Amino acid sequence: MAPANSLSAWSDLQAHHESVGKTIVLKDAFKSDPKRFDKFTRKVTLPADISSGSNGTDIIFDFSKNLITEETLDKLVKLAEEAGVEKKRDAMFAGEKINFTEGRAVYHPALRNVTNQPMKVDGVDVMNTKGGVNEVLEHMRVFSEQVRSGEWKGYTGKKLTTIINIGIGGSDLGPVMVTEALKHYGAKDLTLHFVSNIDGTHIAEALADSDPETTLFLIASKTFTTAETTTNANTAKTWFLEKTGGKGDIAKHFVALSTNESEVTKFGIDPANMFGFESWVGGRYSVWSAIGLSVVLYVGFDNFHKFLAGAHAMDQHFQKAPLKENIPVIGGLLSVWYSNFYGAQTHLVAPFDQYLHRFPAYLQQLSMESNGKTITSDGTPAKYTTGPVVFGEPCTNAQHSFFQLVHQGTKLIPSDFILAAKSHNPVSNNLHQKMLASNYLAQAEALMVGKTAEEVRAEGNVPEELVPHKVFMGNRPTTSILVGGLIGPAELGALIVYYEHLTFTEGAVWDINSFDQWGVELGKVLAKKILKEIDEEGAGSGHDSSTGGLLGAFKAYGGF
Ligand SMILES: O=P(O)(O)OC[C@H]1O[C@@H](O)[C@@H](O)[C@@H](O)[C@@H]1O
Repeated sequence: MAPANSLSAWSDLQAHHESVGKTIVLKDAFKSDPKRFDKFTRKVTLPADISSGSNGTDIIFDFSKNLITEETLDKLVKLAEEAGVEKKRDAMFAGEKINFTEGRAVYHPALRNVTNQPMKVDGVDVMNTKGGVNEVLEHMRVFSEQVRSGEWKGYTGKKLTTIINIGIGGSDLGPVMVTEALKHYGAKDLTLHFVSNIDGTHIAEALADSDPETTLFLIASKTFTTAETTTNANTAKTWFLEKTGGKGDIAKHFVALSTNESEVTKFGIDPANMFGFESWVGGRYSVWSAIGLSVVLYVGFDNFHKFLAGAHAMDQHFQKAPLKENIPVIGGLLSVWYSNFYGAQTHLVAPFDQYLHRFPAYLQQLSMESNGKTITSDGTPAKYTTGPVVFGEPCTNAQHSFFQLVHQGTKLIPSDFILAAKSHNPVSNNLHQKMLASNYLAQAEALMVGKTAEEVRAEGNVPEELVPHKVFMGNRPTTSILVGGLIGPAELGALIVYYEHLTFTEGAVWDINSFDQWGVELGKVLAKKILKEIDEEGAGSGHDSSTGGLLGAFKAYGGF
C-alpha cells in the first residue's frame, strides 16, 4: 500500500481543512442544521438474547460534535477507500498474514465467532480443529463450572475462593479491565488478584492476602517467557510449596493460559491444565481467548459467552456496514482527521462509569502498542504523525483534575465520552445516575459552545482583568457514546471491539503494521544485561555516565 500522504484523498483533505476544517464553528453548524445530530449519529443494536435489556440494547455513537461537515465525512471515506481499508479488513477476516513483520494472521475475531462462521488460517478450520477455539472454550466452561461449584477442590479438599492471575500487558490489562467492568455480575464469594508488576510488592501483597489451601493461580502469558510473569509465577510456586510443607498439589492450584506448551510443562504445570491459543492472537487482543479465564471464573461462562457475542456483533457491523455508516471506521477516520490535519497529539477517553475505571488503561495498550509506529509497509518512515497518546480517567473524577486543560489549554484534545443510560446501582432513587448523565451532557456541550467575553461580562460583577481568564474558546470536539441500557457483558464486548476496529482503521490508513510490537524489545534486552551487572563488581560497562552513575548509586544505597 502507498503512504497515506501520497493518496489524492489526502491532499484533498488538506485543502478541505484549509477551506472548511479550520473555520468550522460547531455551535453555528448546529444552529444552521437542525438535523445535524441525526446526520452524524450511528447506532448498533445488540440482540435481546445477548444484551442486558429485554428488548436488546442500542449503542448510539454521536459524532455530530466533531469538526466535520458532510463533505468532510465523504472525503474521509474516500481516504479510507484509497488506503484500502476494506481490502485490509477483508484480508484480516480471511485469515491472511496481515501482520507482515511476524508473518502471522490477525485472527482474534475467530475467538468471538459465536455464530461459527467458517474461519481458516493456512487452510485449517480454527474453530473446530483439535485444540481450536471451540474446544478451548468448552474446556474453559467445564473448568470454570467445576471451580465455581466447588467440585474442583484444593489439595486439602476445600473450594478455591481466591484467584491470582499472574500476567502482564495483554495478559493482565484485559482481564483486569473486564472483571472490574463486570463486577456487578461477579461471584461474590471469589476474591480476585491481578499480579503484573515485577515490583515484589505486587505479588507479596496478593500472597499476604491468600491462603494456599483455597488459592488458584492462573499463569497468563502468551509466550510464557515474559520475565515479570515467570518471576512472579516462580515466587508464587515457591510460596505455595513452602506454605504447604511440600504437600501442595501444583496440578490442583496452578493452571496456565498460554501458547507455549513446552515452557508450561517445564514450569511444572500439567498440559491438561493448560488453556491454549494460537500465535495469531496478539497479546492486546487476547482477553477473548484463554487469557480471559479469570473473567469466566468470575462472571460465569454464560456471561463470558455474551461478552463474546457482543464483540461478534460489532465485528459483523465492521465487516458489513458501508464505510460511511461503519461506526469504528468513522471513529478511526476522525482520529486521522484530528491527528494529521489539525495536529492533535492526544485522544481522551472518559467513561462516565465507575465500573469502567480501567477502560482507558486498557485502551492505552490497544491503541498505543498497535499504532505507536513510525515505519510504513515499504520499510520507510512515515512522513506524517501516527498513533495518538491515549489517556483517560472516569468522570466525573477527571473533571475535577485534568479537565481544566481540556477546556482552556492550548491543545486540541478530541474526546470520547461514554455513558450507560441505566445504572447497575440506581441508588438514592437514581439521583446519582441523573447527576452523572447531566455531567456527561454538560461537559460535551461546554467543550463545544464555550463562553465568550461578552457572555462572561453579561454575568455581571466580573472585574475586566478577569474576563479573559474566564473565557472558554469552545469548539472542542467530542464523540458521545450512549449505551441505551445497562453495560452488561455484551455491551462491554461491543464497546471494546469499537475501539479495536477504530485502531485497525487508523493503522490501515497510516500504512503501518498495527499488530507487531518490536518497540517493547530494546528495554527488555538492556534490563537483562543490567540485572547481571547488579550482581557483579563495579558499575557495569559500556553505559553512558548517567546510566553508569545511577547504577553505581543504586548499588551503594541499596547495599548490592
Ligand atoms: O503474554 P506475554 O507473552 O507474557 O506478553 C505480555 C506482554 O508483553 C509485552 O512485552 C508485549 O509483547 C505485550 O504485547 C504483551 O501482551
